[in-house]
Amino acid sequence: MPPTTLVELAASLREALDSPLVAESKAEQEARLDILDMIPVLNRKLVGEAQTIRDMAWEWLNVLSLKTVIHWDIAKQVPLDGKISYSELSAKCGLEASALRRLLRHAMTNGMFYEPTKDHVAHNSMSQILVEDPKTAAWVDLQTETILLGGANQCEALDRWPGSESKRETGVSIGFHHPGETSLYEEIKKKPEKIQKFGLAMELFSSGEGYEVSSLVEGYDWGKLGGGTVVDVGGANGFASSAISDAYPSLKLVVQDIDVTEDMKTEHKRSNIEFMKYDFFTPQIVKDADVYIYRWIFHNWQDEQSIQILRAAIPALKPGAKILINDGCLPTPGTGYWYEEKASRNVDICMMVAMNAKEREEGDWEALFEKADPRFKYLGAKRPTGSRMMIIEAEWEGAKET
Ligand SMILES: C[S@@+](CC[C@H](N)C(=O)[O-])C[C@H]1O[C@@H](n2cnc3c(N)ncnc32)[C@H](O)[C@@H]1O
Repeated sequence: MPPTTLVELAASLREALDSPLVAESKAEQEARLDILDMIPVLNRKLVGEAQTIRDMAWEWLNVLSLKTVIHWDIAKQVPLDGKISYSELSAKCGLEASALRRLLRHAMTNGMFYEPTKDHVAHNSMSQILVEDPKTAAWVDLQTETILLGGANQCEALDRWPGSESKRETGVSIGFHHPGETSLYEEIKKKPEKIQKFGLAMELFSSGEGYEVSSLVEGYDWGKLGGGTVVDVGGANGFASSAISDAYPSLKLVVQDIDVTEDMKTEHKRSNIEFMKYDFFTPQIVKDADVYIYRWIFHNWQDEQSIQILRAAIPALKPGAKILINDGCLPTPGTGYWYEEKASRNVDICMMVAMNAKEREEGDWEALFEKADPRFKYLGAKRPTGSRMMIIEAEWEGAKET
């Protein structure tokens, strides 16, 4: 019998939480998303809608206590195999002891750290992630130390510059006290450790749940290209190209990026991958390739610049060449799983705050190709199973430019 009273429901949930709840089969993965969808509904029913609104307005406090842990590098000062008193921890990290204790106790209400004995802190499995996984730590740093500055000033930015497509007219520029004069990348580039963390955070984001590069490898018929040439435009350190190359070693791949460092070249080195410095706003320099991939490029740019990027490819395109965009795609509101939609909308707003950029809906892609040049024939968009990214394809029907 399914539970019908709150007492029965509490007992069966408690029992369920004792098992690992691992989703392996497709049915289990769907059940997992189903349950995730129910959690906010359950919460609203249990606390009431008015209280839910009040709690939402307090969500910044969760970010504050998380930010504290990163700002004072607290996770690294707590021993992995023991405990530490608040006063010792305070001396090590530099945050005054009473504030430290209050903020960490708040973090504990979110499942991070615990107190094994009074006034002592120890790691649990969640806080340990911030020590053992530099990418997650870098992600928290980017969001809470940098982009959050933009979030706090976003309403002012929208009042000052309604409809702006400039990367400098953002909440971030106000947060950095140079309103309208600085962009997120320009601020990050001022500090080498922030550049490194930004790279790590992007790697985490680009390969996290729903964003796995495997969906690009498995979601397109690369085999039909035989020994053809694929250009990975804005391909960063080539991690997507190396995954494609591992599955289809006869392909020739070219990874292009505005910044190509020696480190980037070595991490995903393959004999069939060439790295090349190239600005995607200038005419494409690799001519007559079969496919030009743009993975996570266009969500960084508004339509005007996105059209410029597409047009810059044209001088290199042979008839039949394909443009393959692998990017996020916003669902119709309230259609798919809540957890999935929430993730996509979080990215969309984060892009607005960070650089006046945006996620797009399926129809937007076709319109973008049409505006860039009517000789692009839109072939369609598909979302590989389990992916939050779409593979969008267009074919060049124009003549080869000489
Ligand atoms: C969001 S990242 C995407 C990286 C990678 N394609 C992926 O799937 O994660 C955007 C990339 O575009 C590069 N980029 C930015 N402006 C560029 C430009 N004008 N020309 C070429 N690459 C550029 C950045 O250096 C960065 O590697």
